[in-house]
Amino acid sequence: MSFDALLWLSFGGPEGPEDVRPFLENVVRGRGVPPERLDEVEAHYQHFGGVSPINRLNLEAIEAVRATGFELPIYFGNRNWHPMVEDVVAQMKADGIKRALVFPTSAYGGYSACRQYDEDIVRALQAVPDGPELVKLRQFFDHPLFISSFADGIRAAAASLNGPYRLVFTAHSVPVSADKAAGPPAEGGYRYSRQIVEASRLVAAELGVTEYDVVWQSRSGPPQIPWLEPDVVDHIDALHAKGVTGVVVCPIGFVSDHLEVVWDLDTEARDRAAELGMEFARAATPNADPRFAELVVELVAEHTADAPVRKLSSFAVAGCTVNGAPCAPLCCEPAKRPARA
Ligand SMILES: CC1=C(CCC(=O)O)c2cc3nc(cc4[nH]c(cc5[nH]c(cc1n2)c(C)c5CCC(=O)O)c(CCC(=O)O)c4C)C(CCC(=O)O)=C3C
Ligand SMILES: [Fe+2]
Repeated sequence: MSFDALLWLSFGGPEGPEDVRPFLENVVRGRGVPPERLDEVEAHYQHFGGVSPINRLNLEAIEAVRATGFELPIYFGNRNWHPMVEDVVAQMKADGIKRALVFPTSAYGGYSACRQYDEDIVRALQAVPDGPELVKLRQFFDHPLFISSFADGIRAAAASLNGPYRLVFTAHSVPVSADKAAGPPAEGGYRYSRQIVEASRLVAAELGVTEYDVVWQSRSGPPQIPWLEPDVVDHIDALHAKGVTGVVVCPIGFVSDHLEVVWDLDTEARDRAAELGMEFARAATPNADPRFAELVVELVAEHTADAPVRKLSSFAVAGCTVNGAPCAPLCCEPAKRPARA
C-alpha cells in the first residue's frame, strides 16, 4: 500500500522551567496521581533546568532515519507537549497528506505503552476533520535489531566495570490492574510485563547471560494501589545484601535516554549503588544507534514493500491500528482509575 508520510509519535517533555507543571498536568490529567508525587517529579525536571532531553533525542533519531535515505517526509508530534500531535496532524492535512504510517516511540503492548498512543491518534483526528488516514506500526519489542542494540549497550556498559556484575533489566512500572488488562482478554492479560520479560530473555540469550533480573522503575500513583515491583533502587539494596558487588542496569522498557532514564537510573540508582560501594553502569538505549533507524525503516517496509516481519518471540504481532481503533477487541483497555481524592 502507498503512504505519503511517517508520523513519529512520542511522549513529549518540557523545554524550560515554566513548561514543567503544565506538561505534568497534561501527563496525569484526571488520573489520581497525588500532588506530592507531581512536586517530586517537578523537582527532577527542574534539576535539569526544566528541560527533558526527550524532544532532542526524538529529533536525533528522526535524523538518523532520514540519513538512511528514507523517502517519505517525517513529521514529529507528541502526546503531552509541543509539538502536540493535534497540531502536527493539522499541518499534515494542510500539506496534502492523505495516508500516513505512525511510529510510536514505545516497543511494547499495554495501555500506557500502546493503547494510549491510539487514543492520541483518535484525539488528533477528532481535532482535524478529514485529516489523513493514520496507520500505526506494530509493537517491536522482539525485533532482532531492537534486541541486538540493547545487547551491545550491555556489552559496552559491562566493559566499563572492573569486577563481576549482576545484569538488571528495568522498565517503567504500571499499575498491576493495567498490566492485567494488557493485551486481548483471550491472551490472559499481563502482555506488557510478559513482553518486558521476553525482551530481557532475548537480550540475555544474545549475550549468553543466564542469571539476570527484571525489575521496575518510576512508579507513580497513590501508594495504596499496587504497581509492578520490585523497584530498581530497592533491588540494588537487595543485591547488595546478597553480596553482589557490581550491577549493569539495562532500561529495556525505553527507546531513548529521556528523563526517566537520566533521573531514576543515572541519578537515583547510581547514587544508591555508590552509597553501597557497588560498581554501577547503565546500558545505552537504542535511540542514536543506526540499527534503531534501520528498524523503523524495516517496520515501514512491512507496509510499503511487503518486507518480512522479523521477530524473535512467539508473541502474536500486535499494535498495528487504523485511525486509532483498537488492534483487537478490548485490547489493552485503560484501567478503571479511582477518582481523585
Ligand atoms: C509504560 C510507560 C512508559 C513506557 C512507554 C512509553 O515510552 O510511552 C512511560 C514512558 C514515559 N513516561 C514519562 C514521564 C512520565 N510518566 C508519568 C506517569 C506515568 N507513566 C506511566 C507509564 C509509562 N510511562 C504510568 C502508568 C504513569 C502514571 C500516570 C498515567 O497513567 O499517565 C509521569 C507523571 C509523573 C509521575 O511520574 O508520577 C511522567 C512525567 C516519559 C517522558 C520522560 C521525559 O520527559 O523525558 C516517558 C517516555
Ligand atoms: Fe511514564
